Amino acid sequence: DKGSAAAIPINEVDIAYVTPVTIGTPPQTLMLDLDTGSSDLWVFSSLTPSTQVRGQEIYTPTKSSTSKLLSGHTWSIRYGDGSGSRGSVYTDNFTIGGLEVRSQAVQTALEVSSSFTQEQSLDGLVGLGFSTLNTVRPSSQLTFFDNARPNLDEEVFTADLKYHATGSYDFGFIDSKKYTGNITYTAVQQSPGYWTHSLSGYSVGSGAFQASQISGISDTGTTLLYLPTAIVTAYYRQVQGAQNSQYYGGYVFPCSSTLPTFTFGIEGARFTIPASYINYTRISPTSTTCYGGLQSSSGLGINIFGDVALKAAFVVFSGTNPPRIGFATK
Ligand SMILES: Cc1c(C=O)c(-c2nnc3c4c(C[n+]5cc6c(C)n(C)c(C)c6c(Cl)n5)n(C)c(C)c4cnn23)c(C)n1C
Repeated sequence: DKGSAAAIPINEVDIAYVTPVTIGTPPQTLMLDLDTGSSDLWVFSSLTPSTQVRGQEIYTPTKSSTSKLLSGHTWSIRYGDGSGSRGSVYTDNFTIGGLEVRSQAVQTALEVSSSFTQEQSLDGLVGLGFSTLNTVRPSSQLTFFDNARPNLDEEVFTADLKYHATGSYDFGFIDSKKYTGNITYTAVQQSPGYWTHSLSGYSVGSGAFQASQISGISDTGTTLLYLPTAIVTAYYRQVQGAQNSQYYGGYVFPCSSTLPTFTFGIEGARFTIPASYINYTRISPTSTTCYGGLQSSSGLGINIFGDVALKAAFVVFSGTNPPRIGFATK
């Protein structure tokens, strides 16, 4: 079995990517954010207070002949940006890109935080982290990938996220048309449940490659790239007028500044993030000050290889035993 679906940027700066999924019988289509940094599949639903719904598509379990309440089960999740949601649980048929999982746990929101209400183009998340992170209690539930895995031609899913364009997620196969050269794999540390691995080092612009093991998580649900302060200061030292702004909560610079590229290593392979990916966005529509796509991870307790890094590569999340992650140029 296999599936393939679009990864569509929700705004003009790729703040998040959504993928059409169908739930239930007859199928209800929602646009969900596939997130390798978490393991809950939750949706805006008919149970979400109408005051908290603003333009999102909702899943209505009572309209589906295949929905079943998972009675007595609840969930509650908090994300790295402080947003969160909680609710109850149904099982139902769930499809991504033609790949169907029967009785997938679908977590229906009874409450969502304001940042979710404000984002009308995002109807929920599909966690693709390891199922150990799932927050459903009293019994935790399996992710879509873990449920699909036994029927997949190959125990993998791939992410081909693109800069200011629609990319794709594939399940159960590796599409050789989507990358060039070889895929370089590296070991994944699956506890506590993230796709945790190391970079083999980095370089700024045309500078020398600095070999050093940098551990972090490949997280399709995080917008930016968060790395140790030493690396981030070395990068912005090359940017005229850059400063670490307390006010804006990160590195900003004049939008007219010339930015260097940023290269990261996976084992012996090298992946270069174009400067345009790091010139992330104006701090306000009319401002001439821009916010960087590379920010410091100090205070986070973890380095996060978010979309700014992942969209510079074709990424293979391999559920083999032991799990591993692969990167290829494209
Ligand atoms: C430790 C950490 C993060 C860990 O992951 C993180 C972060 N970075 N993007 C996202 C997230 C996203 C992607 N995302 C980011 C957005 C931002 C910054 N803004 C203004 C909007 C409207 C966003 C939307 Cl709709 N979507 N989503 C959907 C969720 C649930 C996220 C949770 N955290 N998150 C931040 C900012 N930090 C500090």
